[in-house]
Amino acid sequence: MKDITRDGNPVLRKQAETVKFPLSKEDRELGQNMMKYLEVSQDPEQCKKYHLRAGVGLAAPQVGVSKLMAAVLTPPEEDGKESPFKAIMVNPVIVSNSVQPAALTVGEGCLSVDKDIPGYVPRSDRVTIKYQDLDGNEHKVRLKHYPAIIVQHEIDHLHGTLFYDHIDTENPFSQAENEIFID
Ligand SMILES: CC(C)(C)[C@H](NC(=O)Nc1cc(F)cc(F)c1)C(=O)N(CC(=O)NO)CC1CCCC1
Ligand SMILES: [Zn+2]
Repeated sequence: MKDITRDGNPVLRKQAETVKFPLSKEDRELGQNMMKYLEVSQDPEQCKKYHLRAGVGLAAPQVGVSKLMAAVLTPPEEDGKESPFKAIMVNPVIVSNSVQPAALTVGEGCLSVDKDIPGYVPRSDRVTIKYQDLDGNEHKVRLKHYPAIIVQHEIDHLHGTLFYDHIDTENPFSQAENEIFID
């Protein structure tokens, strides 16, 4: 399994580069390997075997590659409300986002950040994203709640932002006006 770059590695604080089409063989494999990592990490057997934390998203800088590519795999046992979202996103862009803020009740963690950092990470409850798939086809997707949180977390990585950058250090559990909390 790939080793994940940890906080402190400068690649996590860089602005990633646009990916050119047609994809090189290595870029295609990069995307496929990132999705594979998530699939393996969510498989109870394999995640035990490889001592992996079940990953729901991974951005290329986290495997040491400063390119605009990320993989998202929402876990199957969602509470059924949000449709599961599985995508390898190339050059993803948030084209619009709701004013309505949302945060995970339990806060966020990160595959690249080993320590727990408590606090609400205020994000948009709904986002519309555009991205290309590995074949270069354009996709435009509207996401809400948990899948929207994951995608915002991953796109942040592509711009050198980590989840704790958003936590209000003065009052980590401050709540924005009409913020919703996602379990
Ligand atoms: C940091 C880690 C805890 C491994 C987190 N996993 C996670 O939330 N798994 C999970 C959650 C469920 F609700 C049900 C389930 F089956 C598994 C994660 O992959 N990420 C991705 C990451 O670090 N990307 O760079 C952190 C998440 C915090 C909010 C969005 C992504
Ligand atoms: Zn992360």
